[in-house]
Amino acid sequence: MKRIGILGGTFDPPHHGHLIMAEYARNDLDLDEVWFIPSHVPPHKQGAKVAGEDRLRMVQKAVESNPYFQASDVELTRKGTSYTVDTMKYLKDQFPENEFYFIIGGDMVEHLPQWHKIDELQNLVQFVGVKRSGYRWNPEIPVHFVEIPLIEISSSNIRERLFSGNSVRYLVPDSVYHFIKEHKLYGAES
Ligand SMILES: Nc1ncnc2c1ncn2[C@@H]1O[C@H](COP(=O)(O)OP(=O)(O)OP(=O)(O)O)[C@@H](O)[C@H]1O
Ligand SMILES: O=C(O)c1ccc[n+]([C@@H]2O[C@H](COP(=O)([O-])O)[C@@H](O)[C@H]2O)c1
Repeated sequence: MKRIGILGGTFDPPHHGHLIMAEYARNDLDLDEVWFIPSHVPPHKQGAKVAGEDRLRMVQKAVESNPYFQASDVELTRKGTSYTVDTMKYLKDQFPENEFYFIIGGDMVEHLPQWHKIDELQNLVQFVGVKRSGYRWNPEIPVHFVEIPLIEISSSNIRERLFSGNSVRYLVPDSVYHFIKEHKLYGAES
């Protein structure tokens, strides 16, 4: 039996906030691995700005130096809207012996009751929430709380900075920074 953390996201692009939350969750909950899963179409937000293939490549680059982390293409391969319950049903089927911990930013905790088939999902995972601006705990759904330094980094802010010609160096891992520049993503100059 392994304890697996799942960090689902749009990763448009991945940034240091994602890596720090995953590492703190791994540490605090004694997880064996954390799997990063880029969504094909995120359920509750507008579509991603860059293709799934590029987001997966950036996630692979972001996690490659951490032996506990890996990227999974399970949602990109499935296509359609990436409901977490479908992903977790599939993973539980593939790896019935594993225990899954789904890691989210604290800002999402109060919206958990509205997630697709949340009752079913609650039987498949335990939720882990990390501190983020705007977080409020919803007592309806049990969530393990993981204290992390408050990190004011978001993919949307990174996209805005790139679009307006500002630097995003050190907000993202160097490998991701170079990938964005090389592929001129988000309006970035090379
Ligand atoms: N700085 C952060 N601190 C804590 N949680 C975060 C942080 N950034 C992202 N998360 C969480 O990581 C998960 C995946 O996030 P996502 O890929 O959507 O990035 P994002 O920065 O929230 O994107 P956007 O700004 O485009 O909404 C979500 O659960 C989100 O709440
Ligand atoms: O399944 C749902 O109803 C659902 C609703 C909102 C968010 N999620 C998942 O939560 C993760 C983070 O979402 P996001 O929008 O910040 O990329 C990602 O894996 C989403 O698929 C899932």
